[in-house]
Amino acid sequence: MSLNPRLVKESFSLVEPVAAKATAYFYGRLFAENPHLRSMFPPAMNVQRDRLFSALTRIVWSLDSPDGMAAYLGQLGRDHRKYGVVAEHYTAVGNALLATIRRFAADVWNDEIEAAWVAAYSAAANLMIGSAESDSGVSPAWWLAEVVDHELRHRDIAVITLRPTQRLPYTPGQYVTVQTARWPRVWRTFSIANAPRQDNMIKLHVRSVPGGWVSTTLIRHTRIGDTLMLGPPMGSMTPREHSVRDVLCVAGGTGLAPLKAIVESIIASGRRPNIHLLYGARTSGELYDLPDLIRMQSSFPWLRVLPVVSDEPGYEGMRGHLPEVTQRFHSWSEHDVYVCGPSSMVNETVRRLQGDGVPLARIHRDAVHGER
Ligand SMILES: NC(=O)C1=CN([C@@H]2O[C@H](COP(=O)(O)OP(=O)(O)OC[C@H]3O[C@@H](n4cnc5c(N)ncnc54)[C@H](O)[C@@H]3O)[C@@H](O)[C@H]2O)C=CC1
Repeated sequence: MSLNPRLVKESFSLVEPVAAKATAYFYGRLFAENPHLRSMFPPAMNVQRDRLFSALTRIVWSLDSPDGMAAYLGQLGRDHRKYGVVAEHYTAVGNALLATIRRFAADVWNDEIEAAWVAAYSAAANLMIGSAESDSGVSPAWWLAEVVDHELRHRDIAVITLRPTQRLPYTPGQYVTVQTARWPRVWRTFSIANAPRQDNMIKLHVRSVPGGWVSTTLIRHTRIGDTLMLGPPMGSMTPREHSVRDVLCVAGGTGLAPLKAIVESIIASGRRPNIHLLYGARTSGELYDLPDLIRMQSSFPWLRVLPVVSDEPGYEGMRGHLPEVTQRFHSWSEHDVYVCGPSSMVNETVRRLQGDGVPLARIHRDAVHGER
């Protein structure tokens, strides 16, 4: 059976506009046919539904680029170990998925499209199963981590330091999923905000979002000594180690976290690029990490930290929205650029930088963070 990305994409484009209905149908079907699987999922399924669809979208649209797809599915397969997913679950999911696509792309469905979906799903499932199997020999499915520090830097923002009980290898810029004892089976992503350390400690920057179960628990109900669960590190926004270019980082709010890890790792590497870090918040009170960044700047003269505030008219420093602020400087077209923050800010910043001549290949971002 050979892959036919075109047929998969064309039929999937009929499902995309009715994503909410299709994912509800998918889970309804999955649980009706396999009731024992329901307990593997959280009680409230809204975030889960969005995640499934965004993962599916990403897979479908990357069918033409096997390397990117293999890297993504490899991470996804490793990550699914923490849910207790094993090979036979993929058959159940594959059946429900095929039934869903068949139903929502009924207008065009035929044997050829069905064969294309079966081939694509088998390839994806095999990549995930293979990477989970090889990972199981070398790595735990999840990590326990003790909270060793909890600093409330703003009413809604905390910097939390964790000590994983086993070594947690990761690359600067990557993120982990976090589960609290209060909300079993509910995992949310947070970037690791420091480069790897000898003592294995990691920091997370957490903002509580309205209705965010995990983020609110981490801000309001988590104390030193508590234990969290962490999934395996993931993400591809990592530093270009051999690059000789200067660096621009554009950080919106807690999107600072992975960029701070990247900046720390560049400093630790011994390289001396000029680094501009544009650090944006809505109000000056939300520049929760500024004192730390200023300390970094004073010990590494090639780093320039530029705080920017968007929604506080009386603020005396630089004011404005990050995408537009990036255009106030000289051209960044020869820089490596890393962008992280609210997705609308990231998209607009990337669009403007591209318009100003920065090649897309040099702009690094990670589109993963959902509701917290
Ligand atoms: N906590 C973490 O580890 C990580 C968080 N993120 C993401 O970063 C984001 C951070 O959110 P908050 O701290 O609440 O940020 P925020 O809403 O307070 O905004 C931060 C900055 O982005 C600008 N901004 C916001 N929306 C904009 C738009 N539509 N156009 C232009 N500029 C805009 C603001 O002016 C401000 O300068 C979240 O979306 C989160 O998912 C991403 C990676 C890691």
